[in-house]
Amino acid sequence: MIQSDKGADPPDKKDVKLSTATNPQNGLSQILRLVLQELSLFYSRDVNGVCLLYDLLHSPWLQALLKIYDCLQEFKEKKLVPATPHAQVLSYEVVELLRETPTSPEIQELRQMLQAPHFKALLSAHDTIAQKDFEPLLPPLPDNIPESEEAMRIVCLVKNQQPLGATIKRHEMTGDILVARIIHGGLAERSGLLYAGDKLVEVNGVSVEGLDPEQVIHILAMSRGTIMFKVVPVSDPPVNSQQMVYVRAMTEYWPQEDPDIPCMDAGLPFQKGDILQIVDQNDALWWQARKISDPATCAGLVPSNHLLKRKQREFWWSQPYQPHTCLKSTLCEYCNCPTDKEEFVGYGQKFFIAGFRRSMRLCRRKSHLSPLHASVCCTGSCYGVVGAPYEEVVRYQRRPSDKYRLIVLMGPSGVGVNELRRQLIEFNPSHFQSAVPHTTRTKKSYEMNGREYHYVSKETFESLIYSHRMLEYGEYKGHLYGTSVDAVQTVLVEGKICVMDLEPQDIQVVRTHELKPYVIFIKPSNMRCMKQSRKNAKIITDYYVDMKFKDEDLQEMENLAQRMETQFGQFFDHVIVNDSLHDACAQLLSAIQKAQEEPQWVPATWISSDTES
Ligand SMILES: Nc1ncnc2c1ncn2[C@@H]1O[C@H](COP(=O)(O)OP(=O)(O)OP(=O)(O)O)[C@@H](O)[C@H]1O
Repeated sequence: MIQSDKGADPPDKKDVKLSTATNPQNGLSQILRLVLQELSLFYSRDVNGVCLLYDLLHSPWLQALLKIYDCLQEFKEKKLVPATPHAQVLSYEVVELLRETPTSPEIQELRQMLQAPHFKALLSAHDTIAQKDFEPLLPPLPDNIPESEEAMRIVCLVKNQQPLGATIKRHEMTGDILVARIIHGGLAERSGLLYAGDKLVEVNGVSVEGLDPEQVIHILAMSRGTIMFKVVPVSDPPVNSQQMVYVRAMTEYWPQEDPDIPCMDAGLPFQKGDILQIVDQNDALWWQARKISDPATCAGLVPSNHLLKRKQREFWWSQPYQPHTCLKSTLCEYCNCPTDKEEFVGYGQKFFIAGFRRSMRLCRRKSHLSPLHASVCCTGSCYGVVGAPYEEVVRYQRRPSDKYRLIVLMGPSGVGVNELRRQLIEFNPSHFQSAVPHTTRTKKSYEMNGREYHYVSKETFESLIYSHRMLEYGEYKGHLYGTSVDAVQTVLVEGKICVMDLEPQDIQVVRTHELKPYVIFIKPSNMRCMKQSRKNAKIITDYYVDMKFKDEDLQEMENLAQRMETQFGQFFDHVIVNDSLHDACAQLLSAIQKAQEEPQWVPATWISSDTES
């Protein structure tokens, strides 16, 4: 019965032999072959269970498994021959062959392959593994460790180009040298053998008792190759159970200039706008972070939110003179607008585009001198000084059903913000649009309410300001002008991308989860290029007469751009250098597409507000 259908075939010795033919003298396969031969004798006698056993042992999967096992056993014993010398010989022979048949495409191809860097790298990797020279050679552990030193741990680390990734300090009371912190991603952390709080007893056989941390560092710096630490382990190794947090640096930090940092070499310098991954917040004063632009490197020390804020305040008060509104000096430079002239309607446009009144940009620049604006917007303007030094951010990907993100263009006067915005809207007016501004001035005969402006009373305008529904506004010739949140929303609700220009000091007002703005800074290129590209361009002045760019204008633009970047760079999601108008337009289109369709870092509050609502 057991022999029945499946085991019906009589044992065939040839078959058995074939199955082990690749390695006849080999271990398990050989044994299996012999067992099968024995079993075949009983097979014909119909001994109970033999057929089942025979079929089992004869099954291809078992034989394949045993073959793999045998191959691996063989590999373990075998010393692989380096392939590089063979390849060199082959290469030499190929060159010889080519002398005889220089036109042979196959040989040419073979030579190219042998000389290709990736092929050489592959051979070199093979040889490294074949010779098993990838394992660090650790010295044998000392065998004369006294019984009383049971609580000791011997840690051997092989020093390479990277720092060890640990900092040490002296215990204030006992004078012991302790591991102060283990840096994430560093050698010590990856070894899993050293912990913050471990007491250092010896380094490379030298006792550290009574030494200063600097002297221990010196011993370490002098050591080459393997470093052996003898440590008394900390009783409760700290566990980092914190979640990773990502932040945008709203200020810059240079460890080399910070006398308070516990270990300067372990500091992580960063600039405004850098996205940092905070990997450890265990210490209330010093966090560990790495830049997402450089994820492979080990983490570094950065001041905690609390500490950095304190440092900013101290720095602020240590300055000999600070104007009361932190941006006042800069604002005066932005609003270089001397006399009031008549408001000016843009001309030369193929079709009407709202929000392109020259007065809009001019009046906004002037507006920051007005007491009304100062009282409402001071908090935002002072952000750089007293605001949070880190802003928590998350990755945000706009879903196709979501409204488009507001696109904000920003740049020094004359750089081409309006020109680029105009070109963008003209390129695809059904996709890009400006918001229709509000004004308190009376409507002219040729104008239409809701086309050039929304014409409202002063009271209505002011109530919009006080209820924070105005994104930006200013006064011009006794009338108020501005762009409201609702005007922007109207464009977005229509399924279009709203593009607006903004003065940098208004940036905080638009940064809401409602609009999720993507800020693009338009930057002038260097003087030499600007002189060339702006040869025929005209500055739009406060007067009717537009003037050619003078060298001073270009220089002023460059200086202003630098100041804007220094002061507001943390808010810029993208920077475009407007040298060739054609290239700048192409970059603008591509940046806007990415902003709408690819994941971007945005303030975490924008997203949590989404969840709540
Ligand atoms: N890349 C460029 N190459 C040549 N000319 C340019 C370029 N970009 C802008 N211009 C020209 O420079 C002049 C000023 O540009 P635009 O009005 O857009 O500046 P702006 O940044 O909006 O400043 P403002 O608000 O003070 O006018 C315009 O004549 C414009 O056509």
